Amino acid sequence: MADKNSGLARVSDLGTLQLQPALCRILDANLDRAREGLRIIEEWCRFGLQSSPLAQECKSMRQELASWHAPELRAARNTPGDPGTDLSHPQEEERSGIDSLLQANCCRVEEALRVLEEYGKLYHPDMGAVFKQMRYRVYTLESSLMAYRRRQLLDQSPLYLVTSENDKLFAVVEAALEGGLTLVQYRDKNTDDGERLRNAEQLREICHHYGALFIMNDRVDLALAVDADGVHLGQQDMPTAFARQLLGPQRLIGRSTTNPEEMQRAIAEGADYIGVGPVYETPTKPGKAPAGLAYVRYAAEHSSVPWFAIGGIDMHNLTDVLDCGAERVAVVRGIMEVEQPTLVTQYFLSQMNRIQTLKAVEQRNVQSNA
Ligand SMILES: Cc1ncc(COP(=O)(O)OP(=O)(O)O)c(N)n1
Ligand SMILES: Cc1ncsc1CCOP(=O)(O)O
Ligand SMILES: [Mg+2]
Repeated sequence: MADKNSGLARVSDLGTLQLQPALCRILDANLDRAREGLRIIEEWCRFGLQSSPLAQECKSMRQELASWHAPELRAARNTPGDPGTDLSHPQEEERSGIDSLLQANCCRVEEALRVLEEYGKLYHPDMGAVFKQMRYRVYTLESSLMAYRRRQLLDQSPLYLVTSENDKLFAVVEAALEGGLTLVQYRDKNTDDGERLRNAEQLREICHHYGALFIMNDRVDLALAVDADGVHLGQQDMPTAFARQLLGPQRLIGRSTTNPEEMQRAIAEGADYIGVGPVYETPTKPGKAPAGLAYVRYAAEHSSVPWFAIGGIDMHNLTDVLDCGAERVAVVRGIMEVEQPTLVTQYFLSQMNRIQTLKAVEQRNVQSNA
């Protein structure tokens, strides 16, 4: 700390002695603020994402902040005289979910680091550069967090609702989210872009409010414009490499596949998940030949990324599809056109959960008999 302490002398050199305690208080408060924010993020990395690299990155920044928190800075603290202690923003009282909590704390850390960067220059010659560099580390952490969170949520989503044009679009989607849905794709082939953008924004809001992922069908530009969690592309849509270039590493890219060759290509190109189907003939994709249950069995054996059986799946044939090894399904009419979307969503989820539990028990029995 010798070199860091020597910086304190520079404050006196400025000749603004009455400013010195204020400067120390600013640095003290923002070192605390940045460490607290990082601690909140670290807890999620550790217990929520179970990612030791991300938790370690938070810890390493906290430790670096602590090494700058010299006793003379702490000694300048004057909590009773600080008019800012009882100022809180309404959004602090109300967070809509983990995503908004993480985002708010990343912002809080970034702001604190910006303050440390600017005021720190008056305190120690190295402080500006150190905290500028740390701010960039937090930006990278924020991107990784979002990427991690999206992939984790995708992995944990057994049911995918693909929307259709519907007078009660928002109400149906919200009802399904009430039932526990965590993945929604906005699919709309006929509406003009202006209305599509407005619909997509509203759907994203609703999905994020419920902690669900929001994916845009077909259009990378609209996905970016509305800050969607990703895009779903068909065989005729933009190649994955271009989509990835535009969307960056943190957003999801899904690709439709109808046969093994398309599956292998989609995976090799870096799709985060794939659609597998149509399993059955469906009026939602008129004229499209079904790939059948044989392709579902192939996917169960060969897909190395999360995959969703899609096409003609409803409450009546769900177990046939699950019996062929599907662990995830995507539906349009199966939820968009039912009377009670919440109940149907719960039914889908409970069936899938039941089959997964049975499979896990069977596997455990096989292992214990081996
Ligand atoms: C999950 C999922 N799987 C497949 C599709 C079909 O996509 P695509 O082949 O591009 O056809 P359209 O949906 O654009 O008509 C999908 N949308 N979602
Ligand atoms: C979009 C899509 N891609 C393959 S099948 C399909 C439509 C599925 O719709 P439904 O669930 O109503 O049969
Ligand atoms: Mg498409």
